[in-house]
Amino acid sequence: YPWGYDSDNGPDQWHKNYPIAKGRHQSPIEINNKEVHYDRSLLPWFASYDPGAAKTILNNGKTCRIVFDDSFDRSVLRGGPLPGVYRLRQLHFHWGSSDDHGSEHVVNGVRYAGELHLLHWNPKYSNYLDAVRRTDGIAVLAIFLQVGKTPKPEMKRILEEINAIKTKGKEAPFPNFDPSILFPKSHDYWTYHGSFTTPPCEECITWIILREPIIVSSDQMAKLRSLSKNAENEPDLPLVDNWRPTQPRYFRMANSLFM
Ligand SMILES: NS(=O)(=O)c1ccc(Cc2ccc([N+](=O)[O-])cc2)cc1
Ligand SMILES: [Zn+2]
Repeated sequence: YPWGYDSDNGPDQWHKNYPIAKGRHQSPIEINNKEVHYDRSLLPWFASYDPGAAKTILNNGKTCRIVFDDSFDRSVLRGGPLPGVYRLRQLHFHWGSSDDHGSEHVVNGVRYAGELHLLHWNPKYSNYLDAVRRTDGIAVLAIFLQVGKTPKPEMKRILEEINAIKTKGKEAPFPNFDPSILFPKSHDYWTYHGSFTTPPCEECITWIILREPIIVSSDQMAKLRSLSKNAENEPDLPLVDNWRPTQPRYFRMANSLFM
């Protein structure tokens, strides 16, 4: 029975099929300013994305995902805590059923309305599936979505495409898109070693979490919530609350210095 976010297949049950879900480096976690330690060896991070790498946008019943051509070092993330370049493979979102929750990471008790994840893999491994089995295999850049009055116009294009991928399995072309236009002004970040926040929950992720959220409008969040997790010919089930609660933290956070 496939995993999901409902009471019978949700985060508390995942460990039954994915025992690592009870591991010691699980994500997301709570980030508390008083518990981070400044790591002066951390460097600024840089994204060099080729807009031509963007391919399609799809609803997989769990999130809205945009996939990119990762057959060579075409769109890469580097610097920060990373030992080399990592290839952009996909981006996706997590969101709530209302504006007061939906993010996965929580900052000083604050839950944001949503969280954007840009997933990159380490090309020193032969492919993505090999990378997910390595502790330095994957890097996810996480950006909080905060509801406000002056939304980021760059989000518009993604949300306009939502109508074309309303139900599970629907996909649409999504060409010429450079996701770095979604980035906030500040590149300040926290970083720690963790896991996928969904099954298979592999502990292969270097998380880079931006301190500054991007602003979206309440209508834009409502647009995300208009996605359905069912297929076209099934009863309508809203795709909302696709976030994992924070997990036990057995280790310290590292923070970056101001850029
Ligand atoms: N939310 S998140 O931690 O950024 C995340 C990113 C990607 C995926 C999808 C995924 C797809 C496949 C595998 N895998 O084969 O091990 C692992 C993860 C799941 C979850
Ligand atoms: Zn995610």
